[in-house]
Amino acid sequence: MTISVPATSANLGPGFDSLGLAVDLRNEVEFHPSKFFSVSIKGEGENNPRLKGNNLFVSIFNDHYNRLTQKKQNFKFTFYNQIPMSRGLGSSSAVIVSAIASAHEAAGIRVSKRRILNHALFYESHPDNITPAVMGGFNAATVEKNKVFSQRKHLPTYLKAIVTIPNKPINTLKARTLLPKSYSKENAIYNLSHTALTVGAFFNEDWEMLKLAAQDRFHQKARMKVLPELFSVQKLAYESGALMSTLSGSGSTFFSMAYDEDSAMIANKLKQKFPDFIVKTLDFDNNGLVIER
Ligand SMILES: Nc1ncnc2c1ncn2[C@@H]1O[C@H](COP(=O)(O)OP(=O)(O)OP(=O)(O)O)[C@@H](O)[C@H]1O
Ligand SMILES: N[C@@H](CCO)C(=O)O
Repeated sequence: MTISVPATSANLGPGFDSLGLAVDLRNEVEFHPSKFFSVSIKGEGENNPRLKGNNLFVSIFNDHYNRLTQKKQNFKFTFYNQIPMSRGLGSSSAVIVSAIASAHEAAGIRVSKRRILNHALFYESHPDNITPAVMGGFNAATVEKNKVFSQRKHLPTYLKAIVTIPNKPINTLKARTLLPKSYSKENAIYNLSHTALTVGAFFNEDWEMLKLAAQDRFHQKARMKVLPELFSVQKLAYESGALMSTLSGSGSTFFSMAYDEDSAMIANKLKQKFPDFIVKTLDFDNNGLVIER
């Protein structure tokens, strides 16, 4: 049994806690019942001893497995992690979604993606990462009465994501404390109208509109000040032909989108100017959570 979940880039500029999309960089987990509990990690986090014990995946898996079966059973888990942690690429959402899906599979209970998404809300209250993690593609989402309501758009193969991943992690909970407690009416209207335009641009495939639409006054500036090189990453990405370039989630990664034919040149310029950062060119993911039985 293998379960995999893609990385996600949330906010997409103005759509704070509302917009997100999935990219083709996956965390995968294999598991089977075993006499003893064990965790083996390959890839991201393999040298982190904290993840070998009762990590976020294991505690969510146990919560659900115990609730569903009323049984105690040990499992052997093997993780193949590609999503860097605390870099704004939805590593926590991927873990939450894969743990909930794995527990249901282990208990022999088939459950819809929508159900898994609603369970995920318990662990991450904003839906902008968990929704594309489950559904794939571009998603606009909100929460009403503990349920996610979302609209999804398939992303074309002629677009690529270029992610610039700094060597410094940013913890989401900490990054949320950097934000103002309230916003002026003018800035609220600014973000509302730009979010609406961003959603329209994705649904109408009006990619040239995104550079203007994806501007934000809610969170990016305050967070980018923590790592000021990010202002130069954004400037260079736009000068090199990116269609949009936004802080990914709460950072530290910067997400840029470009036409396939421009993506190698943009990535090369970013690599040259920021040799300490990892620059990856990725396809978009339209599958979300994948369960291979
Ligand atoms: N592969 C993993 N295995 C176990 N726990 C993980 C894994 N990946 C992430 N986590 C947990 O999630 C935390 C990171 O969550 P955080 O929300 O800060 O970052 P992120 O999800 O990568 O970023 P963002 O939400 O901005 O996209 C880690 O400190 C760890 O507790
Ligand atoms: N919308 C979230 C995404 C990161 O999890 C934030 O910006 O804090």
